[in-house]
Amino acid sequence: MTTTEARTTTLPTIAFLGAGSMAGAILNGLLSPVVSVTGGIRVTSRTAEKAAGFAETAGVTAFATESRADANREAVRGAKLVVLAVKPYLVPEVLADVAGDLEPDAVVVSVAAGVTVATMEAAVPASVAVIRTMPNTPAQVGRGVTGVSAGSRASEADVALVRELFETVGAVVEVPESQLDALSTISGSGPAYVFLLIEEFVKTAIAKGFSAEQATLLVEQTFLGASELLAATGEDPAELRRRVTSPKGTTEKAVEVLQGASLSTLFDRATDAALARAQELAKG
Ligand SMILES: NC(=O)C1=CN([C@@H]2O[C@H](COP(=O)(O)OP(=O)(O)OC[C@H]3O[C@@H](n4cnc5c(N)ncnc54)[C@H](O)[C@@H]3O)[C@@H](O)[C@H]2O)C=CC1
Ligand SMILES: O=C(O)[C@@H]1CCC=N1
Repeated sequence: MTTTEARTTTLPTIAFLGAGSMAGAILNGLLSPVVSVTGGIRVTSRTAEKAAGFAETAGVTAFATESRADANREAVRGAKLVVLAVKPYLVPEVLADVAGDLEPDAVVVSVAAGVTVATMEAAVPASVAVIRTMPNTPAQVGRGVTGVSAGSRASEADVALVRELFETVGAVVEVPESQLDALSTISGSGPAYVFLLIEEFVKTAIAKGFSAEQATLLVEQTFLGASELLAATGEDPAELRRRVTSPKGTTEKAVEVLQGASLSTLFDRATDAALARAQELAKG
């Protein structure tokens, strides 16, 4: 007899410093019934209002820096995993604040764009491991993809633990740190490119005479349907495109126009711009 059992994940105490869009998306995965966080989850945010929202969730303790100056320090005490999810420019300041309160065997997991492992390792005690990651917001619905780069002090067990954390919200790709900024320009920022395409395509549909409601349905269902077709068939996207593009038909004409617009050059330029910004962020 075969039984299908959901894989269960057990994680140690986790502190999220900076409970914004990204931390919220990851937290969503941790609230799944097949995930157990022994010792609980702590989250911190700047405002008391945001913290109060998180505090309503069972198993989550929330602290706001505007209500208590030691919020981040309190959150990291006793935490094995410390997820840094503040804006990149705040990372040095937050690490300097909590460095003395980190557990000696803590693993600092940064999701911040650009900020290097070297910067973070220099800011925490030598016994504390650092792992840099780059998740994306579809983590919120369990469809994220996260790049993970081990710092110089991270053990295989530390990396395995961080992999488990991010696998609760999607797929994980391990890359050397030298590739993480490039990965960010693809999958970290990628959801924004997709949403931009959807926004623009909806405007086109409205210009073709459809109501906003109809245009939204036509475009969103097309993106969702095409993505699910890709996932379900496992076919090459070029082959799936060929099946839409009847020889001497209508799609062929539209695809010719799109290819004539040098889409690949445009994506190269866009991702190069994101990469340059990551390098600026690394300088602080
Ligand atoms: N949004 C995205 O798609 C992705 C974001 N990231 C990274 O995630 C990090 C956070 O980005 P978002 O979630 O988009 O930003 P956000 O602005 O939504 O969240 C940041 C949070 O930090 C809190 N905060 C500010 N100062 C704080 C302090 N001193 N202590 C504790 N909390 C504090 C704010 O209240 C806010 O809730 C950034 O470093 C970004 O590079 C990484 C991958 C994707
Ligand atoms: O825009 C940013 O800087 C972050 C990193 C990747 C997605 N959002």
